[in-house]
Amino acid sequence: MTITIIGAGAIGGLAGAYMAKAGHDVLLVDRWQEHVDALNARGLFIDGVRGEMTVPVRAATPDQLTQPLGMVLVATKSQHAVDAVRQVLPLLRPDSAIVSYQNGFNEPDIVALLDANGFDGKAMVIGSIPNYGGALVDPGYIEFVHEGPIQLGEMDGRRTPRLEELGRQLSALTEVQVSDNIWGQIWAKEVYSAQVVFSALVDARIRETLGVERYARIAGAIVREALEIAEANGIAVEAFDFFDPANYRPKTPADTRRLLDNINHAIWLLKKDQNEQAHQFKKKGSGIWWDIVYRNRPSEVRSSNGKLIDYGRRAGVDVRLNEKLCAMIYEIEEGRRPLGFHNYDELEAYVNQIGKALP
Ligand SMILES: NC(=O)C1=CN([C@@H]2O[C@H](COP(=O)(O)OP(=O)(O)OC[C@H]3O[C@@H](n4cnc5c(N)ncnc54)[C@H](OP(=O)(O)O)[C@@H]3O)[C@@H](O)[C@H]2O)C=CC1
Ligand SMILES: CC(C)(CO)C(=O)C(=O)O
Repeated sequence: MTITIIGAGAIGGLAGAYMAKAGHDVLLVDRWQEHVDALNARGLFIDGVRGEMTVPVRAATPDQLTQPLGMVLVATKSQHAVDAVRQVLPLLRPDSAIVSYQNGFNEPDIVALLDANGFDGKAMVIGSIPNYGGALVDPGYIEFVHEGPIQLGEMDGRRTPRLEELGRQLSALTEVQVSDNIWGQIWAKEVYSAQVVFSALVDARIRETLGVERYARIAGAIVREALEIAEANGIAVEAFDFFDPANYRPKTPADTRRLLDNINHAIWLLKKDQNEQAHQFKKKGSGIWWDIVYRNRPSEVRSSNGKLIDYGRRAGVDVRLNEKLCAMIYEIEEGRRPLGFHNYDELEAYVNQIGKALP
């Protein structure tokens, strides 16, 4: 089975390199010409949590694809996922599989695109959430930032041969957890990620933002609201290693303590494999921080937390905290607001003003 990965960045690049190294047939596709050229000329150089290595890979730009595609992993940022599938529509067959290999709520949009083009979208789309982390630093160079599993599942929860085979190949990179409720996993990552968005209001390490109790309390209130949005949409939000939704409905100060411990545990998980003596990590914050601060471009917040807010509005939920958070991120992206701890002061005042502080 040839696996085509569209988006050879941190997530797609690491998956492709480890699968190729294990002898699987992988083609990395990216629209960044210099990156594709570097991959073909020198292979993918990876440093970070597992040390340094260079893996020979095959890479192409989208316009170079000519063969019909079987298993396709879409590992672009969320806002580019549907267009990434659209560009390969002429190469798809009824038995092709499209894996939405990213954060965000893209599966229904990809299904709709496929349906509109004469395919059976529901039969073709596989859901997933990658929970390892990295950063595309330069052409041909990815930093592996933290370990974590991959969640994978058919949208209808069935165990299928194609899922087993994909899981087997991806396990060359990391643990693969096959889920019978992948939509609940996808929601869980988005609910959890409200605090990741929060951490990007400041140009600082995660431990200086979510690691500070005063700030973690604001983040916790934002995640609690995100969880209310999920529940109002009838979603059974799953736990995963960074996150247990059971901790995000605090009624007492003791409940809040458990919630803050969950946030600290997530930070510990994100850091536990890092050896700062062995490697100076370039990616100090989240992927959202990386796009805003390092790559100086809009993050995927509009397409991730922004969509969560839309789900909330449609269900009649109070989404004021997430709205305020996103508005602040959009102002930062548009150059109308500086990054900094003053953003936390403003958000904390707003949390108190609208009566959403944690007990
Ligand atoms: N990085 C991380 O640590 C984690 C990321 N994720 C999720 O994984 C997803 C991918 O993130 P990440 O790997 O960081 O993203 P990157 O920005 O590192 O890589 C995405 C790559 O896809 C390219 N691309 C975009 N559109 C197309 C297209 N139509 N055809 C071909 N290539 C395209 C991008 O090019 P261009 O730059 O031109 O847009 C870019 O090179 C996101 O949803 C993210 O939230 C999940 C867990 C952790
Ligand atoms: C959850 C986290 C921080 C894990 O890498 C992430 O998804 C990101 O870096 O964007």
